[in-house]
Amino acid sequence: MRVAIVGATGYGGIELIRLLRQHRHVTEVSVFSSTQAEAPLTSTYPHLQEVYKGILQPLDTKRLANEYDVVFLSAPPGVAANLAGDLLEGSAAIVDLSGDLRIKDASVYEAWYGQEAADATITRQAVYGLSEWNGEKVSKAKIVANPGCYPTAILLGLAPAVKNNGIDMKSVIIDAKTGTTGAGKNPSATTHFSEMNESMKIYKVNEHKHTPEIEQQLSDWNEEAGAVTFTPHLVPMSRGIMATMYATCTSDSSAQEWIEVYKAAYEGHPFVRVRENGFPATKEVYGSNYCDIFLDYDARTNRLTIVSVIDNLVKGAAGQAIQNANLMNGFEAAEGLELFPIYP
Ligand SMILES: NC(=O)C1=CN([C@@H]2O[C@H](COP(=O)(O)OP(=O)(O)OC[C@H]3O[C@@H](n4cnc5c(N)ncnc54)[C@H](OP(=O)(O)O)[C@@H]3O)[C@@H](O)[C@H]2O)C=CC1
Ligand SMILES: CC(=O)N[C@@H](CCC(=O)OP(=O)(O)O)C(=O)O
Repeated sequence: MRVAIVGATGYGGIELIRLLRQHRHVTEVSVFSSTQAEAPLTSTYPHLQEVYKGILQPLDTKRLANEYDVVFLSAPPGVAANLAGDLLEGSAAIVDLSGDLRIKDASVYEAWYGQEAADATITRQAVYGLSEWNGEKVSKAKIVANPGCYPTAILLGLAPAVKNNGIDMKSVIIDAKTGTTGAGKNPSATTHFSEMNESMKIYKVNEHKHTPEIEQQLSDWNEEAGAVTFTPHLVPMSRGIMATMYATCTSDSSAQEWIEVYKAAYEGHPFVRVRENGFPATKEVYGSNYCDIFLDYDARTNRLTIVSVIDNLVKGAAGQAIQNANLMNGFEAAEGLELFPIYP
């Protein structure tokens, strides 16, 4: 499989390169840059010396569309919206890591992203790549919208309860924490060391762009779904997302019954591990494509507390993108992704 990465100098791109190195069917990984064409990738990432010798190439949609089997777009929102139309004319499968192709309603995208939406003919074709729940469509797709990092953790954590009609959809509250790599490679006033170290920040309350993505998928699964409260926080770690979801149950239940529901839902899906007991920590999935989930039921309040953790750069970005590309190319979902978490 010949692979091209647009945005290879970014965090999503460099994680794609790390993971694709383990992939037995990848014969070539070419890297593309909008600002550093002709430079070796090692000028940005010296840790790749002797490991990866690729030279950054200028963006050329004709070449991307026709010379590769898979093109990963790992660039800021707006780039896929611009490139996807031309790319779709070629033979390559396309996986976009940005939010450009996830939201089906253009006016919703424009309201939350504050920029023009991709052409509807493109978003209509794009399959939402939460492959544990959408694998069949992904395997037939020409273009996949890789889910956002928060939505990946949140939707995998909520799905069995939501699809089971086991919770009151109006009661769902999502509280999530992320590390700073979620904001990409460029430092900012909120993410630089002295701002983040020994601190914790709540941000984009009731206005985070992942809110409509979460709501869109929940509505597909359950007709009672509506608006959700989703509150993100930035915590002083590089990688990792912990999403904690609270929901009122529609009937009396027990933690054990719920765990059985979750285990059944994710049977045969190697990257979602429903814990037997004990809530997971982000470090327990660090550097891996796993999403670990555990929950508890409080009989006093009749509420579920569900916790889901991922590595935002792996299951939340590059790992999930490769999982989708695998399905699109008829490979095992886990090809190239069977990495242990780095622990401690
Ligand atoms: N970081 C994360 O945890 C996650 C990120 N994402 C999404 O993945 C995408 C990449 O994120 P991330 O790697 O963190 O971001 P970074 O900011 O680290 O990297 C983005 C890369 O995009 C390239 N780029 C910028 N402008 C353009 C352009 N006009 N055309 C082509 N390429 C461009 C840049 O490379 P160059 O200048 O060399 O072209 C840059 O290195 C984003 O859409 C992000 O929202 C999704 C899930 C999780
Ligand atoms: C810390 C931080 O800023 N995180 C980012 C993560 C979003 C992201 O990566 O965007 P997509 O997954 O939609 O492409 C944020 O909250 O906006």
